[in-house]
Amino acid sequence: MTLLNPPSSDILVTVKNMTKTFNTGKGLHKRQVHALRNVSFELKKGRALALVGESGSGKSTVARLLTRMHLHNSGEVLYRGQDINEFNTHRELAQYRKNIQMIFQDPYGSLNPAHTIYHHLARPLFTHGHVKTKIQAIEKVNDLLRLVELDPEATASKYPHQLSGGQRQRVSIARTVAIGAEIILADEPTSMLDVSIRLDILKLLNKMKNEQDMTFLYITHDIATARYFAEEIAIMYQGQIVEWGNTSSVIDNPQHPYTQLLLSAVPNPHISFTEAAIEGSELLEQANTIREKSMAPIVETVEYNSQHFYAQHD
Ligand SMILES: Nc1ncnc2c1ncn2[C@@H]1O[C@H](COP(=O)(O)OP(=O)(O)OP(=O)(O)O)[C@@H](O)[C@H]1O
Repeated sequence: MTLLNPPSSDILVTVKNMTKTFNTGKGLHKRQVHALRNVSFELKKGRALALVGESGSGKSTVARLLTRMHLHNSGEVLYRGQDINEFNTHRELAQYRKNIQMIFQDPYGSLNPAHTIYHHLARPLFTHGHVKTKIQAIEKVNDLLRLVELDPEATASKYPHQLSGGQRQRVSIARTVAIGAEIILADEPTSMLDVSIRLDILKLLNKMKNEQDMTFLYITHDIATARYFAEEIAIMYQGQIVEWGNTSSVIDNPQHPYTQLLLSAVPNPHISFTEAAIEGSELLEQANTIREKSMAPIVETVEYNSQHFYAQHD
């Protein structure tokens, strides 16, 4: 796949022909899972790339390879032009991992129930040398909480279980700022939240992008939120990126049959991200669930449209 733009200082991460195969099972049950094949994309400073695809298409594997939780089998991942496989010392790897942080579906899983919100934010501030004294830490933690639109007085002394899901996700976002990350890998960050809260969290992520110049890989199966948040979109299908480009262009003029299939399940992918669009994305989720249950094969024809889709699954 050819890259969209020539390399420039705006490009923080370049992924070229990344491939990942997992070996599973033992003896006669040994088999290979080709999770990613020749995946290529770029992450640009202060912008978001949405990685959209159905369950099992390889989205989370991309994120795990970027954090070096797993190693890719072939291809290249360059961070500011440097191959991430060359970060060999503990210091180099720690520095890289500081810069590239993940936000998960379930913020509760990444917060320690035994510690207060103050502790979650103050600890990385001390660890990464952003503050030296307790007074500085309290001030900075309060700033971070205000940045993510939480009331410091009402939040800092609480424990994760005392917050709502949306508030916990705000703390996770504040934590990435406390660490000093420049790239956020957001893996379905709103999918476990109430529909009414999703838009608020997306707005906050947008604010981080626009005001803090943060860079995002936004993993989702929801085209409506991708359209709202991401300047570029990459459509994944069975471990491959089948289409990658400017979000509006891909949505307005999808080239690949699978992209056309995804879009056919969204009532109106062209409207801006409103409550109505969230409802649309829910419909897409329902459609995906129906299809997953029936294990129906993807029909690779351009004529495939929503009528066919629903008729097959009635
Ligand atoms: N550690 C692993 N060992 C074996 N197979 C794996 C492993 N991690 C992922 N896979 C397989 O790789 C493929 C891609 O999985 P991945 O989790 O990346 O998909 P996904 O698009 O993120 O799905 P979802 O939206 O459900 O999270 C799947 O077939 C999955 O079973």
